[in-house]
Amino acid sequence: MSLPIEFVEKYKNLLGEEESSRFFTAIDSPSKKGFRLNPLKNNYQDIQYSLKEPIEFTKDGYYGEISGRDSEWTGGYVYSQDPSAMYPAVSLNVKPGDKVLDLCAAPGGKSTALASSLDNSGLLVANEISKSRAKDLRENLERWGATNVVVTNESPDRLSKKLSHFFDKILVDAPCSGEGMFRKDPAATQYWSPEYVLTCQTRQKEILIEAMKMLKPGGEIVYSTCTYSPEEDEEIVAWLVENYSLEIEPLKLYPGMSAGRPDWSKSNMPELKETVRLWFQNGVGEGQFVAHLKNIEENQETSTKVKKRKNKRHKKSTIARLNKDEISAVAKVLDNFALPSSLENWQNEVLQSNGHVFVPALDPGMLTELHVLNNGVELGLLKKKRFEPSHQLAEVLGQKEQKQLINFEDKVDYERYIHGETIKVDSNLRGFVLVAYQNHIFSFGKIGNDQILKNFYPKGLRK
Ligand SMILES: C[S@@+](CC[C@H](N)C(=O)[O-])C[C@H]1O[C@@H](n2cnc3c(N)ncnc32)[C@H](O)[C@@H]1O
Repeated sequence: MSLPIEFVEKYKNLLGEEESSRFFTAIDSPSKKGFRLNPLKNNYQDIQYSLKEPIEFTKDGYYGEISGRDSEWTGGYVYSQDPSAMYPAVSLNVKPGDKVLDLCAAPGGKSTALASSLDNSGLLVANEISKSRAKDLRENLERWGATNVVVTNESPDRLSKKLSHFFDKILVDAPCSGEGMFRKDPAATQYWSPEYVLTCQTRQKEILIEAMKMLKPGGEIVYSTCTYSPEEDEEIVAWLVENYSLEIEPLKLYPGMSAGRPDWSKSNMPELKETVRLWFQNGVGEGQFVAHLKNIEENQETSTKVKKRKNKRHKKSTIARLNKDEISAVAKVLDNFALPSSLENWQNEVLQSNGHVFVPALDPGMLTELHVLNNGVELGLLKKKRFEPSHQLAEVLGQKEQKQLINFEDKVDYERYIHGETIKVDSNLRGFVLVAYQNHIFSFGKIGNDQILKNFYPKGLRK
């Protein structure tokens, strides 16, 4: 691979002759592929891919390659992810009930992992600044089928104005110079220059300043990049410790991981060795840097602005409760399916906005003026007195064993369905049904008396 000369010189200096030679050889060797399973789904290990090579530091990560055409993927059972990139979400140590923010979240590799750890309890706000990437993030999280996720398309500063000192745990998987991606994506070398590294550093600080405004006293933050440059890694962590009441929490070093390098930061802060580097040449996956920090401030003033604004804005919004008839129209469809326990009380929580019926993960009054792509679970659309369930609900219902289900036996039927075709079925079921292949639920469909399964797989997702 052709690498920028200044890059080669820099890493020869930092790593020394022998290690840099291993590093440059590894850049020219094949990438390692990995995927993660989704423990939220029913019988989630029932998949066609081999689970013989688990990734040691993860709960549900494996080496191997998956295909985006398979029902494992359309049904949200698997997510393709670089093995090294699995460590940041693991490092945040999320527990059910936590309020978690993934500030730079698209396409959602780490958000899906955080949602798995939350197990439908607590909250995940997955934010992405780019509009097109936020759309991918929403789709990936939709497939994952968690019930407690908010997806926003915002800049960190707009988000921090609304959600001041709100989160227990924050992941900042920052945009970076991407040196750790050179092997997988050689085109990334074209953007690299020493100046670009410093531009990234400035942006990382700007993002972290906003992240810190959203962290609760006692909260935890994981900062990660997919670059090796000390300016964006150890230097940034040293800057955080120098400017905030943060302490570095030691991360465990698993085989193939290396300690951070205090000597590569101007501060020479010894605790930097508790951060983690994953190098190409050490065999886990692509390049990654991870640091885990804890806010040791005890009594930070928490903002009350959110609460004050809540009621005022709520009145103006188009969000409303459902009347009795509307609730029964929704219940008529939902009663045919087994709901995950987090949705069992949907009737008490459900709201609608322009006919879109949803069970919010977070009070919509807290999110006014933000670009919200998803808040909790969209159950479906009320059309006069009829109710049409949403695609997201199908993915959520994949958490449970279902009876109102068409499970294709023939792969050809599955392929035709994700292409958008209707299918003739031999079934006594009528009305809305879930559609699966190899028991991986991936869509709704609707059967009429003619036994034709009408296609409800969203047009934008068809293949
Ligand atoms: C390393 S990627 C995130 C990968 C993601 N966490 C995952 O695991 O799938 C960094 C993200 O930060 C976003 N980004 C770029 N500039 C930003 C900024 N100024 N503030 C916040 N996010 C930014 C990029 O659009 C990109 O999606």
